[in-house]
Amino acid sequence: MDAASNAVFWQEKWERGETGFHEARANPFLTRHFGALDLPVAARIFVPLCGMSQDMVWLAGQGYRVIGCELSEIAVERFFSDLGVTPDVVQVGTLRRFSAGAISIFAGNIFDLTPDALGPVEAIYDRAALIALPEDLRRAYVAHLLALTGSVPELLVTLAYDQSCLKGPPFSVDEGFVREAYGEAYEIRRLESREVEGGLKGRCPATENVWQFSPLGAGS
Ligand SMILES: C[S@@+](CC[C@H](N)C(=O)[O-])C[C@H]1O[C@@H](n2cnc3c(N)ncnc32)[C@H](O)[C@@H]1O
Repeated sequence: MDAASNAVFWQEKWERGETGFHEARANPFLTRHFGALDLPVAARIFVPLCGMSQDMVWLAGQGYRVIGCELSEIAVERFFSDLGVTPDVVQVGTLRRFSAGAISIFAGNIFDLTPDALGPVEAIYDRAALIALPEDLRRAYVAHLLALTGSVPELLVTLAYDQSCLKGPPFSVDEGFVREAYGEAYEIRRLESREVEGGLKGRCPATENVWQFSPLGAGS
């Protein structure tokens, strides 16, 4: 799937309200493990492909500043209206930035986001972003992410299963991919591994993995 078809696929998902990936509460892997990144107070956290995730609310509640990027304006508008706030909206290149309090979200394609528009960030949180993309786009995403942020600490949640069992998304991302794609920039540590109860979509045995990335050379 190319970048344009991927964008259409996700826009249509939001238009049809097919958002089974959305969680009503902050993700337990996030709340359990984000502290491992040991970030300064008020650090700026980038949340790529953020949907309308409650994880951003949790991060802001911890005192961080949050910058998301999400293709669908339906998701971004719903996120802020569910919070009961009216965001300021400014055009930034081809994207629109919605901001209220400690949370800003760029509505648009992440591949159109530039380092200048994003500004410096101290960390990345990726849940259901890397695994939302098919393999060719996934590689482009990793390269773009590194170009956007430099190698800053990251917490990544992945899912591994037999890809022949389901077409995806979510796509299976195994340890080999994680190490190959990120290993030149980061020291990689698995923090947790857990079977998906009842299998993925009730059908395929699957394991969720939580990874901590530390920039190579930092603190050593
Ligand atoms: C599986 S959802 C996960 C959303 C969120 N991370 C969560 O945990 O609920 C993947 C999201 O990525 C968005 N997305 C897909 N491709 C994108 C792109 N190229 N740029 C920005 N967002 C994109 C989709 O619209 C969708 O909301």
